[in-house]
Amino acid sequence: MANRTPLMAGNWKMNLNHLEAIAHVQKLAFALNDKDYEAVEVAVLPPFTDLRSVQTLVDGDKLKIRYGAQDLSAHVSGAYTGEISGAMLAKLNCTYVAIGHSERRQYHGETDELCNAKVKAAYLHDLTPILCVGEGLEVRKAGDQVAHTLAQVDGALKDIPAEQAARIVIAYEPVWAIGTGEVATPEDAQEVCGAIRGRLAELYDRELADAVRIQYGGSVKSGNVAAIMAQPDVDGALVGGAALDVDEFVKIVRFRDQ
Ligand SMILES: O=C(CO)COP(=O)(O)O
Repeated sequence: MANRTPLMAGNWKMNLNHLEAIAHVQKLAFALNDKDYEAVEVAVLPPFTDLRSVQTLVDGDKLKIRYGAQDLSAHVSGAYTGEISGAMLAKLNCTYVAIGHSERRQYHGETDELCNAKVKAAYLHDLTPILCVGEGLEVRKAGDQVAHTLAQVDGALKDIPAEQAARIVIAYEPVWAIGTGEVATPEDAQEVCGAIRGRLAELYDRELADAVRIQYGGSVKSGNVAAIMAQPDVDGALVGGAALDVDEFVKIVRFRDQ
């Protein structure tokens, strides 16, 4: 099995202004040490308006924390009021960009087709997509979680060449577990994350599938992270609420100690 460095990423959603972001990242950087960074990659996904401040802090203090955005435009530039381009994010030295988060799909009608266009826009500027997929409660109750999630993967990766897909991060986030306190069981997480890796092997090849990191997201906390990370196909967590508390997020980064 490939040696995949776990990625612990905090999706702040619409929380923390740029001043709060500075305080948060400073506190996080102070708490983390070289041993943490050797074992785990740590990233934050703040709101757009925080990114310049986070960049200045990370560059100025040479921090090992990576950062990225929660979304990007599918378009390159032009008359798209309110949108943020991949070029703008790349200029801010973002490493990551989340694409197709369930809240974007749910509240902004984002389709697999749009996610596919956004994945292409991200690669155009060397950003690493964190592609978010996962089923809602009805689909889960019907037992169709694997088929539903794999269809999202297929749609988002349409026409994406292997050299680009090899760098993607996929976050399996069952919608019923997001912000509900109801975490998927480790077996639930493994079932779908394993199926995603299998689909990557079908779409590309086994070597690529073994190299891609697949995260779990949905009510991850210090108390449940270790069991989820113990699953063979789970390579990190995309953390919402618990990432807003620095102490809690540090414990998640140190999942091996929990
Ligand atoms: O949506 C999520 C991360 O992208 C998960 O959110 P919670 O950790 O708050 O459930």
